[in-house]
Amino acid sequence: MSLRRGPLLSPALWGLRGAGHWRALPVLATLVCRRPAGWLPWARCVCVGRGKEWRLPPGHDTGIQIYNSLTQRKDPLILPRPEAISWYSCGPTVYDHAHLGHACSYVRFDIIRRILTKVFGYNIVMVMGITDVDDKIIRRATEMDISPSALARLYEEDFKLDMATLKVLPPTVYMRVTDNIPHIISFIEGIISKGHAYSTMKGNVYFDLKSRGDKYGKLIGVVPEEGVESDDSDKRHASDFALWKAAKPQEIFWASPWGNGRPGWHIECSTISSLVFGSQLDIHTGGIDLAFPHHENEIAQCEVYHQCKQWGNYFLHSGHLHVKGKEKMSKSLKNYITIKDFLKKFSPDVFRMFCMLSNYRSAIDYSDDNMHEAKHHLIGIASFIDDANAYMKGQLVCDPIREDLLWERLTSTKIAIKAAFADDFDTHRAVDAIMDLIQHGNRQLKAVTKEANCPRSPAVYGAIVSYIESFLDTVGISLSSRQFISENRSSATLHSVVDELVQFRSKVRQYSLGAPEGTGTKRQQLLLEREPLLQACDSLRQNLAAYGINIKDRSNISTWELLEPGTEEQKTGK
Ligand SMILES: Nc1ncnc2c1ncn2[C@@H]1O[C@H](COP(=O)(O)OP(=O)(O)OP(=O)(O)O)[C@@H](O)[C@H]1O
Ligand SMILES: [Zn+2]
Repeated sequence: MSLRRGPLLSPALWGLRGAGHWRALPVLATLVCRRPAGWLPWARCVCVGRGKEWRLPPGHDTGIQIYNSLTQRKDPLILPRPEAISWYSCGPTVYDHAHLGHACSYVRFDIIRRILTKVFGYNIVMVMGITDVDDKIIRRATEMDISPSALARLYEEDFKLDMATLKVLPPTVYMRVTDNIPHIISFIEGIISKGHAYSTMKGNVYFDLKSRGDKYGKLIGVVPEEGVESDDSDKRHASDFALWKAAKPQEIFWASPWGNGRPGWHIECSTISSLVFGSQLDIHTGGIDLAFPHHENEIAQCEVYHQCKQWGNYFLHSGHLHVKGKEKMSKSLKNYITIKDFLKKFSPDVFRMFCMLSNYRSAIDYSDDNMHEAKHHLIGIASFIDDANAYMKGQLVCDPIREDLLWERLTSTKIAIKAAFADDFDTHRAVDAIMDLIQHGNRQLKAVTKEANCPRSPAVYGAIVSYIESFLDTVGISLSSRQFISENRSSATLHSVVDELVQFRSKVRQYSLGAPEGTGTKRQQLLLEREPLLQACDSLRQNLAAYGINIKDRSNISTWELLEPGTEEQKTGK
């Protein structure tokens, strides 16, 4: 960034600059530009007003309002080609296991993608760039004493597996940086030939930010001014950013017209996106930390390369997953939970519902309580579906249903949900509408009738269940396995449940085996009456063996143990 260093600029903030922490600054810059001029004591910048130059693209109006970071407001989503939406998504930097923060961004955008496809019927062509060479990858590979490419492949596969487990649809194509080096080099050459970049004696290439004038800052709303650069820098201006980095000793490199080196960070996404979509992009997505400088610089690069006024039409940024209300979950803060660890406790559907319970733009807090809240929503939905199915099959009987009210409620829910989705993909409002429908459905099912042969209304319940199931399917949630109930129940809880069950059985058995009072025929009759209880105890023992629970009866005391999977007792239930 190029905020000019003012006299009172905090050294701590300034120090973030060189360490690649510019991603922390959009929020600060946002605050800066909302304050009256001169308010900021620590830096100077010029507010140009975001979106001043944004143009509504010509084309097909989808009827969807979409929050556009370029304008900081909801804009109508207009598509130049209604047949397909071009979407570029910044992918992961693959140097370690993905954490829940990453999952949060990709799941939220996956939900939006599914809504656009399934509710509004658009074809989406999504390209995701994989950053498989950068400082963090090189550093970690050196620590692990393996090549950067081996490390990157390992974690790229790991990322894809995690995404598949979370049911995030894969992009139409993944594109790696290292597979596209010649394209990146020719993209940089294009920028140099148009007079917006320069190479240096040291073999670096920088984007000349001054050449962009006040067109820079479309996202962040700030025009850069001069900054201060360290003495050994070969940049013309402190605000210029690297397109090509000369190789340091022992570093991985590729040959280029400027010497051996590797691409800068932002140029990879501009090149990859342009390779597939050319000079026009409908939607660009990433976490909010990517808005500046990453996306801002991507815009500068693409608009000078393509010589166009507006390369990307809509920039969508997802809010961060926070921990304890304030910190972004991140590797560097060491406050992260890997996706794999999370899935030992909760199911992918719980995480998806958690994501649905907020707008994709807002920051959300990770906590077990929030996950349980999401789980309770799923349990509520599943239990309604079970009851409605039982009612349809005639297993649950209740007073006559006010069918007309339910049909009306179903119609208004469908309308409300479509409207919520069209209003910047408001998933929270959509879930509220579903829960409201369920509440109405449940209210009538609860009234158990005393009347025999009372009139029934199974069709309306069938229609509600089928709508709810298609809603869940749209957003990528599946209740069929009820995975969210069983998988996340801790083994400690299950252990206690089996304990209780075995103790209860033991008491029933003791009673049934005990000598009944009385003599003769009366005693015989009492013994006969207890027979079914003993049979029930036996069949419970056999049935539980099939689940790997071995109940051992010694005299009138019973204990239990877990059988190894696949043992003969488990298979036969003996
Ligand atoms: N805590 C978070 N909440 C939401 N999105 C996040 C979070 N952390 C990373 N992301 C998003 O995940 C995507 C991939 O990020 P990337 O691989 O660059 O990780 P990163 O931001 O460097 O993570 P870390 O800081 O943990 O290393 C980006 O769109 C980024 O904005
Ligand atoms: Zn990117």
